[in-house]
Amino acid sequence: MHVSHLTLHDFRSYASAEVALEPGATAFIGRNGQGKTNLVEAVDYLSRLSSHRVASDAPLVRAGADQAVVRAAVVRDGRTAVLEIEINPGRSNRARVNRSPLPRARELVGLVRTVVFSPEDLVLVKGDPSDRRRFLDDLLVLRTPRLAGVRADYDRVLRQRNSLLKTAGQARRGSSSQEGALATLSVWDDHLTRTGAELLSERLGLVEALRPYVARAYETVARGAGRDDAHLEYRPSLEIGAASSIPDLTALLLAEVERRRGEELDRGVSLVGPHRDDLLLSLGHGAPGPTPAPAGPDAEPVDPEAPAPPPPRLPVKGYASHGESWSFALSLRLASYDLLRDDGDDPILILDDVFAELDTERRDQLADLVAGAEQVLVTAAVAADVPAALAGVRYLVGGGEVRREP
Ligand SMILES: Nc1ncnc2c1ncn2[C@@H]1O[C@H](COP(=O)(O)OP(=O)(O)OP(=O)(O)O)[C@@H](O)[C@H]1O
Repeated sequence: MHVSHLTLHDFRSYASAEVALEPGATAFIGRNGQGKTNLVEAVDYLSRLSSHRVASDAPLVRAGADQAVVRAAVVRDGRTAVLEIEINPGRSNRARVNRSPLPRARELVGLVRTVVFSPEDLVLVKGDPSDRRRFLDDLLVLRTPRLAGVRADYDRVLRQRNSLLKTAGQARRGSSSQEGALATLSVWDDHLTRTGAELLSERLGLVEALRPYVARAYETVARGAGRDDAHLEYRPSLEIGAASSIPDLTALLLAEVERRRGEELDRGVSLVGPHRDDLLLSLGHGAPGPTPAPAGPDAEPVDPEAPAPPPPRLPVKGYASHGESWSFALSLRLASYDLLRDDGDDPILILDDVFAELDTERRDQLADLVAGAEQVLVTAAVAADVPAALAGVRYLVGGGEVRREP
């Protein structure tokens, strides 16, 4: 798929902008702060209804304006659809497809699919578990748009259950009757565990699907790495063994919620569920092995023929070098792209300011890997940073204008 036309009204720094786009590579070049990222952020927003840079919608609306509008003509299998989102911070956003309003804005998700590489990606590796959960959930929703509803339901149930836990906990500490609150809580336990089990089951499936893609991407991106080096493992907030079905996970979550009831009431927050999970990223090379036991009269004789023990696998967070961390973050994005593509649809690739972070060899390597994509949108402050493989259409961005280079 590709975007053939982008229109912005009061989006970020743009009062209005019209940009015609083509398949293949397009680079937006301009000095810092001129609005290059704002353009690609608008395309990404249409894909996920959230930004890769900010958690809330307010910064997306031009200072002084009430609402922003992003409209894009998206070509998929030769047919064009015009997608539009009206961003109304603090109120419901409104979406249209070919001018017809959608009942809910989130029904827009999945109609255009993007994978963004940006300097912020380092948080996937170095950031909090919430950054990795968001990565997984964004990808889940891009692959299966219906899951946007499950994700939103889970967030809503969690908020309501947390506020109930606070009320019930206060009643308990004040020795007033908490029977009513506890009865209501058990209803929310059911909602939380059922929706949570669905989200958890989907995430487990996604990590399984993603694992070989990440291993392959890391081998390609990191110099000297092997196929088995990069590994990812889903870490749930409770022991689930080999369970992966929704009924089994619901039962396990419910039992754990009941077991930790007192602790949850004391702390006033939900302690069990996919909102407490993490994705463990690890690398299996480059680390020193375990310290050998000191030799002594009772020491086992060393067999010189015995194979060396495999190097330990270490978490990326806290252990990996800067270069390894970057390679892992890039691999997660590349793997997402390859997985979506193998699902049967070529997502739009956005490379936002990434080339300045990479040395020439890795720039060219990344460019070669993505050059075959149906559409690649690149931003760079300096034209020379854009590798030759992505030298396509070029726009100069500056002074609030976006001008195509002849
Ligand atoms: N809501 C907003 N209203 C008005 N201006 C905004 C808004 N949000 C961001 N800006 C302005 O947009 C500019 C940043 O644009 P953008 O991030 O696209 O820059 P860029 O060209 O990608 O720069 P860099 O090369 O430094 O990444 C800043 O000057 C910022 O003040």
